Amino acid sequence: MKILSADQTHAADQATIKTDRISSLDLMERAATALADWLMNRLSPSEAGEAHVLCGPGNNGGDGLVLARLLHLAGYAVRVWLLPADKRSADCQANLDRLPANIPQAEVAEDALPTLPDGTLVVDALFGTGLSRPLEGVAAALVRHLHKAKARVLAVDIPSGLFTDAPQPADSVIVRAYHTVSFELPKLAFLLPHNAEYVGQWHLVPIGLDAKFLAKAKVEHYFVDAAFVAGKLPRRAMFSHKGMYGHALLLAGSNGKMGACVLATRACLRSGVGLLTVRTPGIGYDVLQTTAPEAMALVDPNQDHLTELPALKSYDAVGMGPGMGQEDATRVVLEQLLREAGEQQLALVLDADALNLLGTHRELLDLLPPDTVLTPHPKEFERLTEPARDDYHRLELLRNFCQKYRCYCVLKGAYTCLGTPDGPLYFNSTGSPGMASGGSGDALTGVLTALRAQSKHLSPLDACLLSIYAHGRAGTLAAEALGEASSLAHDLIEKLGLAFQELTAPEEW
Ligand SMILES: NC(=O)C1=CN([C@@H]2O[C@H](COP(=O)(O)OP(=O)(O)OC[C@H]3O[C@@H](n4cnc5c(N)ncnc54)[C@H](O)[C@@H]3O)[C@@H](O)[C@H]2O)[C@H](O)CC1
Ligand SMILES: [K+]
Repeated sequence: MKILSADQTHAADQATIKTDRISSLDLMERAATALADWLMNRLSPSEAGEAHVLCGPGNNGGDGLVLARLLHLAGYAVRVWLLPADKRSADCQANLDRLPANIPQAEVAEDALPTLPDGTLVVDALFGTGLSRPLEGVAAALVRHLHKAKARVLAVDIPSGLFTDAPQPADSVIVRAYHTVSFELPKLAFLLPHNAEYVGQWHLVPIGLDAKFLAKAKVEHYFVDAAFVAGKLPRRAMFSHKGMYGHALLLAGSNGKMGACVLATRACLRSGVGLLTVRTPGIGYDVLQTTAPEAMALVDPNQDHLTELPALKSYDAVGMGPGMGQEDATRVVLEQLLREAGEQQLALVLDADALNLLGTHRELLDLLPPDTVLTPHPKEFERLTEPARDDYHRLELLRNFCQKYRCYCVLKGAYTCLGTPDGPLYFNSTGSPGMASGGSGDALTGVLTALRAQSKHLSPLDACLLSIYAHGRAGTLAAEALGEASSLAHDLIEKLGLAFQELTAPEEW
């Protein structure tokens, strides 16, 4: 799914109006009807109580006024509060004129703010994508008043005061919604960690935006949902053999951290790789042979950490990092790997201590072979670049980093963001707070290494998209089975099979 900028959203509206030969007022009616249906499906009139609809001067306010009318006609108690305005948008004014006379309406003032008993349903239709500066005056006073009330807040399209796709002053006054219902496509602002407290749970309702316009729109951001990855994973042919699905090498583990190596190994095996060899220090041999008999163990001469790079010629992809430690000798192995993988055009996946070593020896970054996949969490990413001023700056750093080093970078977190060598950023839709525990990242390294080893079937981009999607989906399935707090990385690994099944291409004629 594409993520449009505020300007593109406006252009999509105009294209839809033209293609569908409708007026902008009709499109507003469509949007607000979809919103009303969403609300009415969730709350009966008695559960909703008296809904207070706060309406601004633009089309977001217009949506609020249509919603108020539709709720009223369906038997809900409604009250409208208007922001004072010299001028309203034409469609907002038209819907104000259409508002049934028996819906109470009043203008808000700093000394005339709505009384909101605990639990009141408040619909925030003050400002949407047309917001051009932070809230001030009466609007800011109203939102501050809302912060003090214990209301159930539903934001229309986007919480008022929040910019759609740009950074804003830290002291901006922004509505804190419980639910945000947006039209058709998500907004970039919804996917950024600092905005979670404003956006709450967000939902999309379809409004029939012009499909041709959307197909053509050039965007910098994508939301990777089920439809986006559907069918990307090829089916296995009947006469398959293990040589067709790649031979992966994992370099992982050290004394006391063999668990990370085992998790990456098992995740790699569960992700369709044809063959897997694991290079571990001597201490890992028994552990690995017992916990992952399908993998071949190739032990390093050193007992405790990695000191030698094995010959690489039999492998299609190499994953390095989980539980590996940052010994000097291991750094030399990393450097050698980068040089040799570059010469042999081997697919690389670098995680954890491999990233930390890159962070402390940044000159090694110049050796990254093209299409290398790095999987930092935000702190590891900072070590590779610089501290980010805010969420938008972090995205800019990510984009620049991937373009500079021609690499893929999986910035891990809620809505994991994949940076790509060509610039676009891909936000993952799957995942669960249950994945915020040790080992989830090691599992991702295993999945990515397996899919990169299957390069006969998958482009680097598709391998990354499928990996992050399936990994997140498996995390959700594990959390659904065991609860968010109790599901562990190895539970996620056991669910990878189901996640991949959901992604496999349908049989073709
Ligand atoms: N496809 C869709 O998404 C549809 C969206 N709709 C809704 O329309 C709004 C966008 O409407 P627009 O009129 O462009 O903007 P706003 O309502 O957000 O308000 C603009 C209005 O407010 C002034 N303004 C901007 N910032 C401030 C400020 N800080 N303080 C005071 N005033 C401000 C600005 O000058 C304008 O006058 C979208 O979010 C949807 O809710 C359509 O209904 C249909 C399809
Ligand atoms: K709003």
